[in-house]
Amino acid sequence: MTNEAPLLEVENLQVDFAIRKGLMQRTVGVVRAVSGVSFSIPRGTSFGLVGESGCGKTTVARAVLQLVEASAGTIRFDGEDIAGMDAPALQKFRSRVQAVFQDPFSSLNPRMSTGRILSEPLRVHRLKPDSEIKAEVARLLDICGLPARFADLYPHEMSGGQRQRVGIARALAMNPELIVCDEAVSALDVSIQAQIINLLEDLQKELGLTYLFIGHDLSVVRHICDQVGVMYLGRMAETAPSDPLFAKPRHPYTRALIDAVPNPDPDYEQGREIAPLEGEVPSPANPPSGCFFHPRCRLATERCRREVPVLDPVEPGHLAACWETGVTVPSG
Ligand SMILES: Nc1ncnc2c1ncn2[C@@H]1O[C@H](COP(=O)(O)OP(=O)(O)OP(=O)(O)O)[C@@H](O)[C@H]1O
Repeated sequence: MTNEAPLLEVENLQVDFAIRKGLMQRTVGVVRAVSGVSFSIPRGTSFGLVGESGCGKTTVARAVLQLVEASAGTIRFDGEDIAGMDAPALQKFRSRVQAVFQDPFSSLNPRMSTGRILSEPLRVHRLKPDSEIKAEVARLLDICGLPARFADLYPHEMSGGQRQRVGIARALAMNPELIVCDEAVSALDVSIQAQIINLLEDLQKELGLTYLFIGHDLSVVRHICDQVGVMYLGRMAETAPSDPLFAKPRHPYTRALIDAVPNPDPDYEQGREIAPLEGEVPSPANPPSGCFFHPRCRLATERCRREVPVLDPVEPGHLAACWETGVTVPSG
């Protein structure tokens, strides 16, 4: 961990999508996929976003990558609001921020060899003179744990783990500072996942990388992330450093997510019993009133049905949006 100013700051981010219907694609409503989400990532650290499918994690990642437009809020990179960047600054931003996605098979062009996949960004962005490109491709493969001969292979000739290493090498070709890993290890076998996680950790140490890590496997997120944000229906339910969040979760939703998987952690604080997570996450097009989680929460009171809880500190650096466990901290 470093004490520098954050590399990425997301403040009150909101992303709305229009719901369109019919031949004329008329707008008939709005889905608020992300609402009032704030977090920051110090340089050289990892921030994990977790939550069930549809809670808005990928939309946050896409907003950071400038693939969807923020409807409100601010995203600052290295102190600069990305909404106010001019074309050259935006181009620079796009190289400083790279992404690694879940399925490298669909994000790697099947008709390109690994060598070409890795050399294209170097050439297009003039990062290396032609004479140095071959050596740079070999270096990128090497730091991602692949021998130079992989430059001649095509995506279908590699295993899933090898393809993900190429996906990471392609992101590194741009010499980025922030890498958005959107479910980057979710599609891999457990043993391969561990290898890719180790690789991401080694690269972080060697290159000082910062990660925004989107995942649904809590043990993976806990392992790799310094800070974690738990999202529910587009809102941040809880955010804290990894250890206290997993050992002493404050939001009933976080507790329910953690309780849903076996937890061997001896420090895990057993709390008031929370109903297991049942049913689907409600549609963000028609969310419940008050606290969005109240229909699935055993601790919900009348206030939870009426009022949206504020994301308040329960301990320094540990925030929870819950009328019941966030503000009134239950004793251990
Ligand atoms: N382009 C879009 N148009 C309309 N709705 C969208 C669009 N993209 C996402 N959504 C909706 O926004 C909500 C959040 O989706 P998002 O993909 O960000 O969730 P997620 O937590 O990343 O889920 P998953 O883990 O399944 O990817 C969902 O209800 C989704 O249907």
